[in-house]
Amino acid sequence: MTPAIRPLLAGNWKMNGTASALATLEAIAAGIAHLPDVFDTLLCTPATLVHRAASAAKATRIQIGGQDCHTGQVGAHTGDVSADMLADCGARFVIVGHSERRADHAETDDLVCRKARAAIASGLTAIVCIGETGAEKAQGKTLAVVERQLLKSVPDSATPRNVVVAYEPVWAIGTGLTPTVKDVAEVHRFMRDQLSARFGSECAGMRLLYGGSVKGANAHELMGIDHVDGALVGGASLKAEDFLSIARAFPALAEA
Ligand SMILES: O=C[C@H](O)COP(=O)(O)O
Repeated sequence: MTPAIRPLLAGNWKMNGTASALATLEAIAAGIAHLPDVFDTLLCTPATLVHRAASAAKATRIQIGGQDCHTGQVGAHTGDVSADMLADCGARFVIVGHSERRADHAETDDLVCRKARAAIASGLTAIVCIGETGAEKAQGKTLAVVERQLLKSVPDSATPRNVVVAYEPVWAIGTGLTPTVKDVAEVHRFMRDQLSARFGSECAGMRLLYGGSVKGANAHELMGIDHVDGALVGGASLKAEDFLSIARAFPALAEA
């Protein structure tokens, strides 16, 4: 982790969860309440749950986020949800550019950047996701992909308050595979350097998350890497005990 940066543990429920999942949120909140208050905790629920989740999380340390937003705030876009709508429901964050949306909906870096700008305009923090595919990694293109996606997906108006960057190698998502510690360290150092070169000291405090098969068994090792300021967790955020086993790695590292 990076000294002086408050870490963020974020769960992404993806397309999972109906009203009964609020019991999971409550169990996570109860577990987090027993840990030192030295890191932030976020659950990005399906849009249909954001309002109820935000109400359920009100008196807890859990913050609520969405998983996507439109580039505009109102208009004739059947089925879409705007950042303003998420904020109105109680969301504080929204994920943009997750690799599943880039793949399923052909989202480009430019579109992701415009979504991030819409999120910022609504007062949300945008979690901008980037990461190489397995084929790109095999071709030695990891840093080139990360450089391009960072440059094109992160808006010029980014600050540590309104943007979080999540490095999620596509091949590590939901597979049980993770990059080596050396590889994660190289990418996160690279991201920090790129952001510093572009934004100067303004962005020194921007949180850089790692995502991709994070679980209790590897959380301490992955979160202990320099410039890894938290995690974006998919599968292991769906069960309270799995998520809390990751959360338990945070206090010692955040306080170190
Ligand atoms: O947004 C979360 C990532 O896609 C990671 O998912 P995962 O923890 O199931 O690998």
